[in-house]
Amino acid sequence: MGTVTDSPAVWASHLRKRYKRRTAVDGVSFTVGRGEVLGLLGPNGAGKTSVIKMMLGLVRPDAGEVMLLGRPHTDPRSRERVGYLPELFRYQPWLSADEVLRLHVRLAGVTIGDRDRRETLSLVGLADRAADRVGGFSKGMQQRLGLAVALVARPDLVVLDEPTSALDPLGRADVRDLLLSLKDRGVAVLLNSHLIGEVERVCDRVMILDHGRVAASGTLAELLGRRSLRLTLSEVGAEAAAVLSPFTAEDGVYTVAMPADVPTLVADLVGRGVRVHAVEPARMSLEERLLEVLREKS
Ligand SMILES: Nc1ncnc2c1ncn2[C@@H]1O[C@H](COP(=O)(O)OP(=O)(O)OP(=O)(O)O)[C@@H](O)[C@H]1O
Repeated sequence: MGTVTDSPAVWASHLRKRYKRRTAVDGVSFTVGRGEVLGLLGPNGAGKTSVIKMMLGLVRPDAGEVMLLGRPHTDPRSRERVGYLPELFRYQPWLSADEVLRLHVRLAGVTIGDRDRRETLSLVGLADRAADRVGGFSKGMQQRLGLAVALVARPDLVVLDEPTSALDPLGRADVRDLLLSLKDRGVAVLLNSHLIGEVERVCDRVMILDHGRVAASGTLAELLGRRSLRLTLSEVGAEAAAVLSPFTAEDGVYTVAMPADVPTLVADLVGRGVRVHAVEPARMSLEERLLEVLREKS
């Protein structure tokens, strides 16, 4: 039997939830390892937020089990080391940013000093707004404060439901860096985001939900397949085509499995009279894969 610290950050098994006659989540199982970033993708209404809420004990599952950081999620201690940024939230508009953090630190029952609170606000780009009332914050600033609330108690697991929906491009890039630094510190992250590029850049693994079920899941390499090489060529004779085999070609762009040695392949082609206009690595994007998975299922 493993100890609490070597168990995964999240272990969820066969979660199920119905709202009246509508099945929102239908047998979803997954794990998030320590220090791993799991991305949750799927169309509107797929059940992503429902999974998160059940996981955190905010909605009671009809069936299924969850362990958070080695403890059943029904045990209040399981949530002590969990930071959560909800999808829709509003803080007390009369409080300052620092007071909101203070309140959440008190609710979490942990001791976090003034310096740590200041550092957390500066981490999310709100250092100079600590004393300002939240009621006067823009949507993006509220979202940054939400992130600070999720991070202030130094959690081992962070659950972020659409953390960047209101952020400008610079803010999104900041959050990406923040997620990567959490990962470096061994913090596990569950990220629900419609921003596929963001998920592709920071996540170790991705779970795609559709109609309440897991439509696909795996590492990016597993989901996106092997990398390939795209060559824009002309004057490709039969001999050169044999060197490229097997390939797919469209309008002079040849796609082959990534060779062990790209310069040798290019030299070989040139030696056979081929004109090489461009050579670039290629892989299906996560967006293409997501659409493919959702179309297969519908
Ligand atoms: N409190 C509720 N009462 C009734 N139905 C609900 C409730 N919460 C969620 N649902 C339904 O459950 C399904 C899944 O909703 P959920 O919010 O989990 O989806 P989502 O994948 O997070 O969607 P989005 O990307 O739009 O945020 C939807 O059909 C939704 O209408």
